[in-house]
Amino acid sequence: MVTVRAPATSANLGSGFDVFGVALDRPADVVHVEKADRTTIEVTGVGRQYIPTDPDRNVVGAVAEALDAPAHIRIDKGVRPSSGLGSSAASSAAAAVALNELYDRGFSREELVPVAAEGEAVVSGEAHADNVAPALLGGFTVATDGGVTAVDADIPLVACLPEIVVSTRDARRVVPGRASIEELVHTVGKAATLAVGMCRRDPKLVGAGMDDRVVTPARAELITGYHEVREAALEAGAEGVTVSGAGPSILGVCHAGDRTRVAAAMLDAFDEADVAARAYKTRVGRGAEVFDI
Ligand SMILES: Nc1ncnc2c1ncn2[C@@H]1O[C@H](COP(=O)(O)OP(=O)(O)OP(=O)(O)O)[C@@H](O)[C@H]1O
Ligand SMILES: N[C@@H](CCO)C(=O)O
Repeated sequence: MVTVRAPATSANLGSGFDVFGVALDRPADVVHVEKADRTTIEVTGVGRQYIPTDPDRNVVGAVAEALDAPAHIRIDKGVRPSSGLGSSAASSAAAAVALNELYDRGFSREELVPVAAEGEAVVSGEAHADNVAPALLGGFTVATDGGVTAVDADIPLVACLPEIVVSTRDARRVVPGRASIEELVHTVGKAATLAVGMCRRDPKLVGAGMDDRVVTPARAELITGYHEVREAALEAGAEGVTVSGAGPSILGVCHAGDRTRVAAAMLDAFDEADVAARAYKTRVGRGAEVFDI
């Protein structure tokens, strides 16, 4: 048996739609795999009632198929599905690493990115890699058609998860089909600022770059209380706030000493909007880890 822990992730970071991602040091999924003649799946943990065990509909089934590695796969969910915290990607990445190890396939972490992205295609119709890349490699990642670049970054974060469900498939439907040249110039400037901030481990620069005028405003409408929660977090000391992935989680970047205050302000603002929520005080963390063979 092989056991792998893969972290939650936050994609987009405002200006890097479908490109940027970060690994969070918590929460995480844990996946256990054992060789079998055909793939079977068992799910425990957070939101298990919403996750199919049919290998054709669970992301790990697509990963097992892509690696030609049939197994009994047990997923212990720590990342709630449809959270905007890369729930499906955590399972895909953990399964890819575990099955690669179990069957001794010899793929590198970079080579496993497109394999794990096959799982994402099962849930959203597109094999986008911006969650699976940080779940596999850790740190801050830039996923493009040409491959993935990963940078170690130590940035304090708060991820606030409301009890609202937004599926990636639905959130992709509201993304505008076009952007103006002004919006493009604005986004490039913000994305470059954010990337430099990650390399310098500077929360202020990362926060300044965590902004876009095209995708985030459309998606904010799907999250009750978004604007109030964002304002509250900024007032409490966050350097930047945006929708995490496809939502409904909201991600704040801040200085380490401000995380408790920022988390409390976000929870209070959701409460004012009559939305129950929980906050993870976290930071940019490591990628998937094999911890039992
Ligand atoms: N192993 C799995 N873990 C989580 N969700 C899964 C899994 N397999 C299939 N799913 C399905 O995927 C959907 C959740 O994926 P979705 O991409 O919508 O959310 P997310 O991964 O939390 O979001 P995001 O990618 O925005 O961070 C649910 O419909 C769920 O049933
Ligand atoms: N980049 C993707 C991440 C969610 O899986 C999106 O925002 O739709």
